[in-house]
Amino acid sequence: LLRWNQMRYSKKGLPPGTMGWPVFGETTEFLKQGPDFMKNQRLRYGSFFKSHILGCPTIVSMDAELNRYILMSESKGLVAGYPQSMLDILGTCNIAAVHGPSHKLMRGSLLSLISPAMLKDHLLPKIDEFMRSYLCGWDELETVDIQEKTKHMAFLSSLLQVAETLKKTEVEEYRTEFFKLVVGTLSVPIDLPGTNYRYGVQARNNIDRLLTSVVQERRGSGKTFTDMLGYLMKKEDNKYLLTDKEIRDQVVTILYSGYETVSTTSMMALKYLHDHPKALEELRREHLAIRDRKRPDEPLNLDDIKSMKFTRAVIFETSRLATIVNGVLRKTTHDLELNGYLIPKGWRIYVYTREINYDTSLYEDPMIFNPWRWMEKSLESKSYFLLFGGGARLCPGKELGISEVSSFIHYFVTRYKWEEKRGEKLVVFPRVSAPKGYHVRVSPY
Ligand code: HEM
Repeated sequence: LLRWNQMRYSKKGLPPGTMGWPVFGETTEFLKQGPDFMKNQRLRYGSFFKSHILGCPTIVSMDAELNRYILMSESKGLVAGYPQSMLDILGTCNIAAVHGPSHKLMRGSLLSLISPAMLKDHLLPKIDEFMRSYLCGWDELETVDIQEKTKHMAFLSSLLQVAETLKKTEVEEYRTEFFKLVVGTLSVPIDLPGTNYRYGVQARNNIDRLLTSVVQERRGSGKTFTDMLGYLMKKEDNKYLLTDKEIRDQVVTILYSGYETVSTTSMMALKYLHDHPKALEELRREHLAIRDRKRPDEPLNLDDIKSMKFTRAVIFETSRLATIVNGVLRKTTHDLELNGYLIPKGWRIYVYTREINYDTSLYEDPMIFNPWRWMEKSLESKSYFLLFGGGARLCPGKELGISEVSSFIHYFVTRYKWEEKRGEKLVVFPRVSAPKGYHVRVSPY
Protein backbone atom coordinates (compact mmCIF):
# COMPACT_ATOMS: atom_id res chain seq x y z
CA LEU A 1 0.00 0.00 0.00
CA LEU A 2 2.80 2.35 0.94
CA ARG A 3 4.55 1.76 -2.37
CA TRP A 4 1.33 2.09 -4.36
CA ASN A 5 0.54 5.36 -2.64
CA GLN A 6 4.06 6.65 -3.29
CA MET A 7 3.67 5.77 -6.99
CA ARG A 8 0.42 7.71 -7.23
CA TYR A 9 2.27 10.84 -6.27
CA SER A 10 5.45 10.27 -8.21
CA LYS A 11 4.41 12.72 -10.93
CA LYS A 12 7.40 14.36 -12.59
CA GLY A 13 8.32 17.74 -11.18
CA LEU A 14 7.04 17.24 -7.63
CA PRO A 15 9.50 17.82 -4.78
CA PRO A 16 10.98 14.76 -2.97
CA GLY A 17 9.29 13.29 0.10
CA THR A 18 7.08 10.42 1.25
CA MET A 19 3.28 10.23 1.11
CA GLY A 20 2.58 7.55 3.76
CA TRP A 21 -0.63 5.51 3.72
CA PRO A 22 -3.59 6.03 1.41
CA VAL A 23 -6.11 8.46 2.98
CA PHE A 24 -4.23 8.83 6.29
CA GLY A 25 -0.91 9.80 4.75
CA GLU A 26 1.68 10.63 7.42
CA THR A 27 -0.68 12.39 9.82
CA THR A 28 -0.05 9.95 12.67
CA GLU A 29 3.75 10.32 12.40
CA PHE A 30 3.38 14.09 12.16
CA LEU A 31 1.18 14.36 15.24
CA LYS A 32 3.14 11.79 17.27
CA GLN A 33 6.67 12.94 16.49
CA GLY A 34 5.82 16.62 16.07
CA PRO A 35 8.73 18.87 15.22
CA ASP A 36 11.04 15.83 14.99
CA PHE A 37 9.03 14.50 12.05
CA MET A 38 9.63 17.74 10.18
CA LYS A 39 13.32 17.82 11.10
CA ASN A 40 13.85 14.21 10.00
CA GLN A 41 12.13 14.79 6.68
CA ARG A 42 14.23 17.90 6.18
CA LEU A 43 17.40 15.90 6.81
CA ARG A 44 16.34 13.39 4.15
CA TYR A 45 14.75 15.65 1.54
CA GLY A 46 15.82 19.23 2.18
CA SER A 47 13.69 22.11 3.39
CA PHE A 48 11.04 21.79 0.63
CA PHE A 49 9.38 18.38 0.56
CA LYS A 50 6.07 16.68 -0.10
CA SER A 51 3.97 14.75 2.38
CA HIS A 52 0.32 13.91 3.07
CA ILE A 53 -0.84 15.34 6.37
CA LEU A 54 -4.18 16.28 7.91
CA GLY A 55 -6.11 14.83 4.99
CA CYS A 56 -4.37 16.57 2.10
CA PRO A 57 -1.33 16.20 -0.15
CA THR A 58 0.92 18.89 1.27
CA ILE A 59 4.19 20.63 0.47
CA VAL A 60 6.13 21.58 3.57
CA SER A 61 8.37 24.62 3.24
CA MET A 62 10.90 25.24 6.01
CA ASP A 63 13.15 27.73 4.27
CA ALA A 64 12.93 31.26 5.72
CA GLU A 65 13.39 33.09 2.38
CA LEU A 66 11.00 30.84 0.52
CA ASN A 67 8.42 31.09 3.30
CA ARG A 68 8.45 34.83 3.00
CA TYR A 69 8.09 34.57 -0.78
CA ILE A 70 5.07 32.24 -0.43
CA LEU A 71 3.39 34.64 2.00
CA MET A 72 3.94 37.52 -0.43
CA SER A 73 2.52 35.56 -3.39
CA GLU A 74 -1.21 35.41 -2.73
CA SER A 75 -1.93 37.07 -6.10
CA LYS A 76 0.16 34.42 -7.86
CA GLY A 77 -2.20 31.67 -6.75
CA LEU A 78 -1.02 30.87 -3.21
CA VAL A 79 -4.13 31.64 -1.19
CA ALA A 80 -5.03 30.79 2.43
CA GLY A 81 -5.69 27.06 2.77
CA TYR A 82 -7.18 26.29 6.18
CA PRO A 83 -8.90 22.95 7.00
CA GLN A 84 -12.51 22.32 6.04
CA SER A 85 -13.72 22.13 9.65
CA MET A 86 -12.36 25.62 10.29
CA LEU A 87 -13.97 27.06 7.16
CA ASP A 88 -17.34 25.39 7.87
CA ILE A 89 -17.47 26.68 11.44
CA LEU A 90 -15.92 30.13 11.04
CA GLY A 91 -18.18 30.84 8.06
CA THR A 92 -17.82 31.27 4.31
CA CYS A 93 -17.15 35.02 4.62
CA ASN A 94 -14.50 34.75 7.34
CA ILE A 95 -11.24 36.39 6.38
CA ALA A 96 -9.32 33.09 6.08
CA ALA A 97 -11.90 31.62 3.70
CA VAL A 98 -11.90 34.44 1.17
CA HIS A 99 -9.39 35.90 -1.24
CA GLY A 100 -9.20 38.65 -3.85
CA PRO A 101 -11.77 41.48 -3.52
CA SER A 102 -13.72 39.72 -0.72
CA HIS A 103 -10.52 39.44 1.35
CA LYS A 104 -9.84 43.13 0.71
CA LEU A 105 -13.31 44.02 1.99
CA MET A 106 -13.16 41.87 5.14
CA ARG A 107 -9.60 42.88 5.94
CA GLY A 108 -10.28 46.57 5.30
CA SER A 109 -13.29 46.42 7.58
CA LEU A 110 -11.29 44.68 10.31
CA LEU A 111 -8.37 47.11 10.05
CA SER A 112 -10.76 50.03 10.43
CA LEU A 113 -12.05 48.50 13.67
CA ILE A 114 -8.62 48.12 15.23
CA SER A 115 -6.75 51.10 13.79
CA PRO A 116 -4.30 52.95 16.10
CA ALA A 117 -6.96 55.63 16.68
CA MET A 118 -9.58 53.02 17.64
CA LEU A 119 -7.05 51.28 19.86
CA LYS A 120 -6.26 54.53 21.66
CA ASP A 121 -9.78 55.90 22.04
CA HIS A 122 -12.02 52.86 22.36
CA LEU A 123 -10.25 49.53 22.71
CA LEU A 124 -7.55 50.29 25.26
CA PRO A 125 -9.92 51.90 27.77
CA LYS A 126 -12.11 48.78 27.57
CA ILE A 127 -9.12 46.43 27.84
CA ASP A 128 -7.77 48.33 30.84
CA GLU A 129 -11.10 48.35 32.66
CA PHE A 130 -11.52 44.65 32.03
CA MET A 131 -7.98 43.62 33.11
CA ARG A 132 -8.12 45.83 36.19
CA SER A 133 -11.19 44.04 37.50
CA TYR A 134 -10.40 40.59 36.09
CA LEU A 135 -7.08 40.46 37.93
CA CYS A 136 -8.64 41.25 41.32
CA GLY A 137 -8.54 38.94 44.32
CA TRP A 138 -6.40 36.17 42.84
CA ASP A 139 -4.39 36.12 46.07
CA GLU A 140 -7.49 34.95 47.91
CA LEU A 141 -7.61 31.73 45.88
CA GLU A 142 -5.65 28.75 47.06
CA THR A 143 -4.31 28.05 43.59
CA VAL A 144 -4.77 29.79 40.29
CA ASP A 145 -4.81 27.87 37.03
CA ILE A 146 -3.05 30.35 34.77
CA GLN A 147 -4.04 28.41 31.66
CA GLU A 148 -7.73 28.62 32.47
CA LYS A 149 -7.46 32.25 33.56
CA THR A 150 -5.62 33.37 30.43
CA LYS A 151 -8.09 31.54 28.18
CA HIS A 152 -11.03 33.26 29.80
CA MET A 153 -9.16 36.54 29.83
CA ALA A 154 -8.49 36.41 26.08
CA PHE A 155 -12.07 35.48 25.27
CA LEU A 156 -13.81 37.89 27.66
CA SER A 157 -11.56 40.79 26.75
CA SER A 158 -12.36 40.48 23.05
CA LEU A 159 -16.07 39.81 23.62
CA LEU A 160 -16.23 43.07 25.56
CA GLN A 161 -14.56 44.90 22.69
CA VAL A 162 -17.07 43.37 20.27
CA ALA A 163 -20.20 44.09 22.32
CA GLU A 164 -19.91 45.96 25.59
CA THR A 165 -23.63 45.89 26.38
CA LEU A 166 -24.03 42.15 26.93
CA LYS A 167 -25.57 40.97 30.18
CA LYS A 168 -23.73 38.52 32.42
CA THR A 169 -25.99 35.63 31.43
CA GLU A 170 -25.46 36.38 27.75
CA VAL A 171 -21.68 36.47 28.23
CA GLU A 172 -21.91 33.03 29.85
CA GLU A 173 -23.91 31.71 26.89
CA TYR A 174 -21.34 33.04 24.42
CA ARG A 175 -18.53 31.57 26.48
CA THR A 176 -19.98 28.06 26.60
CA GLU A 177 -20.70 28.03 22.87
CA PHE A 178 -17.37 29.60 21.94
CA PHE A 179 -15.29 26.93 23.67
CA LYS A 180 -17.23 24.23 21.79
CA LEU A 181 -16.72 26.13 18.55
CA VAL A 182 -12.94 26.24 19.06
CA VAL A 183 -12.71 22.46 19.57
CA GLY A 184 -14.89 21.93 16.50
CA THR A 185 -12.61 23.95 14.21
CA LEU A 186 -9.76 21.54 14.94
CA SER A 187 -11.74 18.34 14.35
CA VAL A 188 -12.23 15.91 11.46
CA PRO A 189 -15.10 17.35 9.39
CA ILE A 190 -17.48 14.39 9.65
CA ASP A 191 -20.96 15.44 10.62
CA LEU A 192 -22.09 12.63 12.93
CA PRO A 193 -23.89 12.85 16.28
CA GLY A 194 -21.51 13.11 19.23
CA THR A 195 -18.54 14.38 17.20
CA ASN A 196 -16.66 17.56 18.05
CA TYR A 197 -17.37 18.72 14.53
CA ARG A 198 -21.16 18.44 15.04
CA TYR A 199 -20.89 20.25 18.41
CA GLY A 200 -18.79 22.96 16.77
CA VAL A 201 -21.33 23.52 13.99
CA GLN A 202 -24.15 23.65 16.54
CA ALA A 203 -22.16 26.10 18.70
CA ARG A 204 -21.65 28.32 15.66
CA ASN A 205 -25.40 28.24 14.92
CA ASN A 206 -26.12 29.20 18.52
CA ILE A 207 -23.63 32.08 18.39
CA ASP A 208 -25.30 33.25 15.16
CA ARG A 209 -28.66 33.19 16.90
CA LEU A 210 -27.30 35.25 19.81
CA LEU A 211 -25.63 37.74 17.47
CA THR A 212 -28.73 38.09 15.30
CA SER A 213 -30.81 38.98 18.31
CA VAL A 214 -28.27 41.61 19.54
CA VAL A 215 -28.20 43.15 16.05
CA GLN A 216 -32.01 43.26 15.85
CA GLU A 217 -32.31 44.68 19.34
CA ARG A 218 -29.79 47.40 18.55
CA ARG A 219 -31.47 48.27 15.25
CA GLY A 220 -34.79 48.51 17.08
CA SER A 221 -33.36 50.78 19.77
CA GLY A 222 -32.11 53.36 17.26
CA LYS A 223 -29.11 54.02 19.55
CA THR A 224 -25.47 54.11 18.41
CA PHE A 225 -22.76 52.07 20.07
CA THR A 226 -19.00 52.57 20.17
CA ASP A 227 -17.98 48.91 20.29
CA MET A 228 -16.89 46.84 17.29
CA LEU A 229 -20.42 45.60 16.56
CA GLY A 230 -21.61 49.21 16.69
CA TYR A 231 -19.03 50.21 14.05
CA LEU A 232 -19.75 47.18 11.89
CA MET A 233 -23.47 48.04 11.87
CA LYS A 234 -22.94 51.72 11.18
CA LYS A 235 -24.28 52.83 7.80
CA GLU A 236 -22.94 56.42 7.68
CA ASP A 237 -19.18 57.13 7.20
CA ASN A 238 -18.52 53.43 6.82
CA LYS A 239 -16.31 52.52 3.85
CA TYR A 240 -16.86 48.82 4.48
CA LEU A 241 -20.57 48.08 4.51
CA LEU A 242 -21.03 44.39 5.31
CA THR A 243 -24.10 42.17 5.07
CA ASP A 244 -25.45 40.68 8.31
CA LYS A 245 -23.82 37.33 7.51
CA GLU A 246 -20.47 39.06 6.89
CA ILE A 247 -20.83 40.95 10.17
CA ARG A 248 -21.41 37.69 12.07
CA ASP A 249 -18.44 35.99 10.38
CA GLN A 250 -16.28 39.04 11.13
CA VAL A 251 -17.23 38.98 14.81
CA VAL A 252 -16.53 35.24 15.11
CA THR A 253 -13.18 35.75 13.33
CA ILE A 254 -12.17 38.47 15.79
CA LEU A 255 -13.08 36.32 18.78
CA TYR A 256 -11.36 33.27 17.30
CA SER A 257 -8.12 34.78 15.96
CA GLY A 258 -7.14 36.55 19.14
CA TYR A 259 -8.18 33.77 21.49
CA GLU A 260 -5.52 31.08 21.50
CA THR A 261 -2.68 33.36 20.41
CA VAL A 262 -3.25 35.91 23.19
CA SER A 263 -4.00 33.33 25.89
CA THR A 264 -1.01 31.06 25.25
CA THR A 265 1.37 34.01 24.83
CA SER A 266 0.22 35.34 28.22
CA MET A 267 0.52 31.96 29.93
CA MET A 268 3.95 31.22 28.48
CA ALA A 269 5.23 34.73 29.26
CA LEU A 270 4.39 34.13 32.94
CA LYS A 271 6.06 30.72 32.78
CA TYR A 272 9.30 32.12 31.32
CA LEU A 273 9.28 35.09 33.70
CA HIS A 274 8.86 32.71 36.61
CA ASP A 275 11.86 30.68 35.42
CA HIS A 276 14.02 33.77 34.74
CA PRO A 277 14.03 36.05 37.80
CA LYS A 278 16.37 38.61 36.18
CA ALA A 279 13.97 39.15 33.31
CA LEU A 280 11.06 39.39 35.77
CA GLU A 281 12.96 41.97 37.81
CA GLU A 282 13.59 44.15 34.77
CA LEU A 283 10.02 43.76 33.54
CA ARG A 284 8.55 44.61 36.93
CA ARG A 285 10.77 47.70 37.13
CA GLU A 286 9.25 48.89 33.85
CA HIS A 287 5.70 48.42 35.13
CA LEU A 288 6.28 49.91 38.58
CA ALA A 289 7.76 53.01 36.91
CA ILE A 290 4.52 53.40 34.96
CA ARG A 291 2.46 53.04 38.14
CA ASP A 292 4.69 55.57 39.90
CA ARG A 293 3.76 58.27 37.42
CA LYS A 294 0.02 57.54 37.65
CA ARG A 295 -2.79 57.77 40.19
CA PRO A 296 -3.77 54.30 41.50
CA ASP A 297 -7.00 54.22 39.49
CA GLU A 298 -5.59 55.85 36.37
CA PRO A 299 -5.93 53.57 33.31
CA LEU A 300 -3.12 52.56 31.00
CA ASN A 301 -3.09 54.56 27.77
CA LEU A 302 -1.42 54.00 24.40
CA ASP A 303 1.70 55.96 25.44
CA ASP A 304 2.12 53.64 28.44
CA ILE A 305 1.83 50.59 26.19
CA LYS A 306 4.36 52.11 23.77
CA SER A 307 6.74 52.79 26.64
CA MET A 308 6.76 49.08 27.61
CA LYS A 309 9.82 48.28 25.51
CA PHE A 310 11.03 45.39 27.66
CA THR A 311 7.53 43.90 27.88
CA ARG A 312 7.32 43.94 24.08
CA ALA A 313 10.67 42.15 24.00
CA VAL A 314 9.37 39.55 26.48
CA ILE A 315 6.30 38.99 24.29
CA PHE A 316 8.39 38.45 21.13
CA GLU A 317 10.84 36.21 22.94
CA THR A 318 7.96 34.17 24.37
CA SER A 319 6.34 33.89 20.97
CA ARG A 320 9.66 32.77 19.45
CA LEU A 321 10.83 30.33 22.09
CA ALA A 322 7.45 28.70 22.71
CA THR A 323 6.53 28.91 19.01
CA ILE A 324 2.98 30.06 19.61
CA VAL A 325 2.26 29.63 15.88
CA ASN A 326 3.96 26.68 14.13
CA GLY A 327 3.20 27.94 10.67
CA VAL A 328 0.43 28.98 8.34
CA LEU A 329 -1.41 27.17 5.57
CA ARG A 330 -1.78 28.05 1.92
CA LYS A 331 -3.20 26.21 -1.07
CA THR A 332 -2.61 26.48 -4.82
CA THR A 333 -5.44 27.81 -7.00
CA HIS A 334 -3.83 26.32 -10.15
CA ASP A 335 -0.81 24.21 -11.14
CA LEU A 336 2.18 26.42 -10.46
CA GLU A 337 5.95 26.41 -10.31
CA LEU A 338 7.53 26.98 -6.95
CA ASN A 339 11.18 26.66 -6.00
CA GLY A 340 11.84 24.85 -9.29
CA TYR A 341 9.08 22.25 -8.73
CA LEU A 342 5.61 21.86 -10.22
CA ILE A 343 2.92 21.99 -7.55
CA PRO A 344 -0.52 20.71 -8.65
CA LYS A 345 -3.71 22.71 -8.19
CA GLY A 346 -5.40 22.26 -4.80
CA TRP A 347 -2.31 21.08 -2.94
CA ARG A 348 -1.73 22.53 0.46
CA ILE A 349 1.47 24.39 1.33
CA TYR A 350 2.47 24.29 4.97
CA VAL A 351 4.59 27.39 5.52
CA TYR A 352 6.28 25.89 8.55
CA THR A 353 7.99 28.71 10.43
CA ARG A 354 8.79 26.91 13.69
CA GLU A 355 12.40 25.98 12.88
CA ILE A 356 13.26 29.57 11.90
CA ASN A 357 12.82 30.40 15.60
CA TYR A 358 15.64 28.04 16.58
CA ASP A 359 18.03 28.74 13.73
CA THR A 360 21.48 29.42 15.20
CA SER A 361 22.44 31.58 12.24
CA LEU A 362 19.55 33.94 13.03
CA TYR A 363 19.36 33.84 16.85
CA GLU A 364 22.35 33.39 19.14
CA ASP A 365 21.75 30.57 21.66
CA PRO A 366 18.22 30.12 20.32
CA MET A 367 17.09 27.73 23.07
CA ILE A 368 17.74 30.33 25.79
CA PHE A 369 15.04 32.76 26.93
CA ASN A 370 16.73 36.08 26.30
CA PRO A 371 14.31 38.99 25.84
CA TRP A 372 17.25 41.43 25.73
CA ARG A 373 18.07 40.19 22.19
CA TRP A 374 14.98 42.13 21.01
CA MET A 375 16.26 45.35 22.63
CA GLU A 376 19.63 45.44 20.94
CA LYS A 377 18.82 45.03 17.27
CA SER A 378 15.72 45.85 15.29
CA LEU A 379 14.97 42.16 14.98
CA GLU A 380 11.28 42.93 14.47
CA SER A 381 11.93 44.31 10.99
CA LYS A 382 14.08 41.41 9.77
CA SER A 383 12.75 39.51 6.77
CA TYR A 384 12.69 36.25 8.75
CA PHE A 385 10.47 37.74 11.48
CA LEU A 386 7.31 35.76 10.75
CA LEU A 387 5.85 35.44 14.27
CA PHE A 388 2.81 37.38 13.05
CA GLY A 389 2.83 36.03 9.48
CA GLY A 390 3.64 38.22 6.49
CA GLY A 391 2.45 39.57 3.15
CA ALA A 392 -1.23 40.24 2.48
CA ARG A 393 -2.26 38.30 5.57
CA LEU A 394 0.14 39.79 8.08
CA CYS A 395 -1.69 39.69 11.40
CA PRO A 396 -3.95 42.75 11.56
CA GLY A 397 -4.39 42.21 15.31
CA LYS A 398 -0.68 42.36 16.16
CA GLU A 399 -0.75 45.63 18.12
CA LEU A 400 -4.12 44.83 19.68
CA GLY A 401 -2.82 41.43 20.82
CA ILE A 402 0.38 42.94 22.19
CA SER A 403 -1.66 45.57 24.07
CA GLU A 404 -3.84 42.88 25.63
CA VAL A 405 -0.91 40.72 26.74
CA SER A 406 0.94 43.82 28.02
CA SER A 407 -2.04 45.02 30.05
CA PHE A 408 -2.54 41.55 31.50
CA ILE A 409 1.14 41.36 32.48
CA HIS A 410 0.99 44.90 33.90
CA TYR A 411 -1.76 44.15 36.41
CA PHE A 412 -0.38 40.72 37.20
CA VAL A 413 3.19 41.72 38.05
CA THR A 414 2.31 44.97 39.82
CA ARG A 415 -0.23 43.23 42.04
CA TYR A 416 1.16 39.77 42.62
CA LYS A 417 4.15 37.59 43.10
CA TRP A 418 3.71 33.92 42.40
CA GLU A 419 5.24 30.49 42.76
CA GLU A 420 4.58 27.39 40.72
CA LYS A 421 3.01 24.32 42.22
CA ARG A 422 5.37 21.41 41.74
CA GLY A 423 5.16 19.11 38.73
CA GLU A 424 3.38 21.46 36.32
CA LYS A 425 3.89 20.14 32.80
CA LEU A 426 3.69 22.16 29.62
CA VAL A 427 3.74 20.75 26.11
CA VAL A 428 4.61 22.72 23.01
CA PHE A 429 3.28 20.57 20.17
CA PRO A 430 0.95 20.37 18.26
CA ARG A 431 -0.20 23.34 20.33
CA VAL A 432 1.31 25.04 23.35
CA SER A 433 -0.72 23.89 26.36
CA ALA A 434 -0.63 22.61 29.92
CA PRO A 435 -2.54 19.30 29.67
CA LYS A 436 -3.49 19.40 33.35
CA GLY A 437 -3.48 23.17 33.79
CA TYR A 438 -0.70 25.49 34.91
CA HIS A 439 -1.24 26.02 38.63
CA VAL A 440 0.46 28.70 40.67
CA ARG A 441 0.09 30.15 44.16
CA VAL A 442 -0.34 33.90 44.16
CA SER A 443 0.33 36.41 46.94
CA PRO A 444 0.18 40.22 47.03
CA TYR A 445 3.28 41.99 45.74
C1 HEM B 1 -0.19 37.92 20.17
C2 HEM B 1 -1.03 37.34 19.50
C3 HEM B 1 -1.15 37.02 18.03
C4 HEM B 1 -0.34 36.25 17.22
C5 HEM B 1 0.97 35.54 17.61
C6 HEM B 1 -0.95 36.22 15.91
C7 HEM B 1 -0.43 35.57 14.81
C8 HEM B 1 -0.98 35.60 13.54
C9 HEM B 1 -0.40 34.99 12.36
C10 HEM B 1 0.89 34.18 12.32
C11 HEM B 1 -1.23 35.25 11.32
C12 HEM B 1 -1.03 34.85 9.85
C13 HEM B 1 -2.01 33.81 9.38
C14 HEM B 1 -1.86 33.48 7.91
O1 HEM B 1 -0.96 33.97 7.25
O2 HEM B 1 -2.67 32.68 7.40
C15 HEM B 1 -2.35 36.01 11.83
C16 HEM B 1 -3.42 36.43 11.08
C17 HEM B 1 -4.54 37.00 11.61
N1 HEM B 1 -4.70 37.49 12.90
FE1 HEM B 1 -3.37 37.31 14.39
N2 HEM B 1 -2.12 36.93 15.96
C18 HEM B 1 -2.27 37.44 17.23
C19 HEM B 1 -3.32 38.22 17.70
C20 HEM B 1 -4.43 38.56 16.98
C21 HEM B 1 -5.57 39.29 17.51
C22 HEM B 1 -5.71 39.85 18.93
C23 HEM B 1 -6.47 39.39 16.51
C24 HEM B 1 -7.81 40.08 16.62
C25 HEM B 1 -8.32 40.86 15.78
C26 HEM B 1 -5.91 38.72 15.34
C27 HEM B 1 -6.53 38.60 14.12
C28 HEM B 1 -5.97 38.00 13.01
C29 HEM B 1 -6.67 37.85 11.74
C30 HEM B 1 -8.10 38.27 11.44
C31 HEM B 1 -5.78 37.23 10.86
C32 HEM B 1 -6.03 36.85 9.39
C33 HEM B 1 -5.61 37.98 8.49
C34 HEM B 1 -5.86 37.72 7.03
O3 HEM B 1 -6.12 36.57 6.64
O4 HEM B 1 -5.82 38.70 6.27
N3 HEM B 1 -4.67 38.24 15.67
N4 HEM B 1 -2.18 36.22 13.18
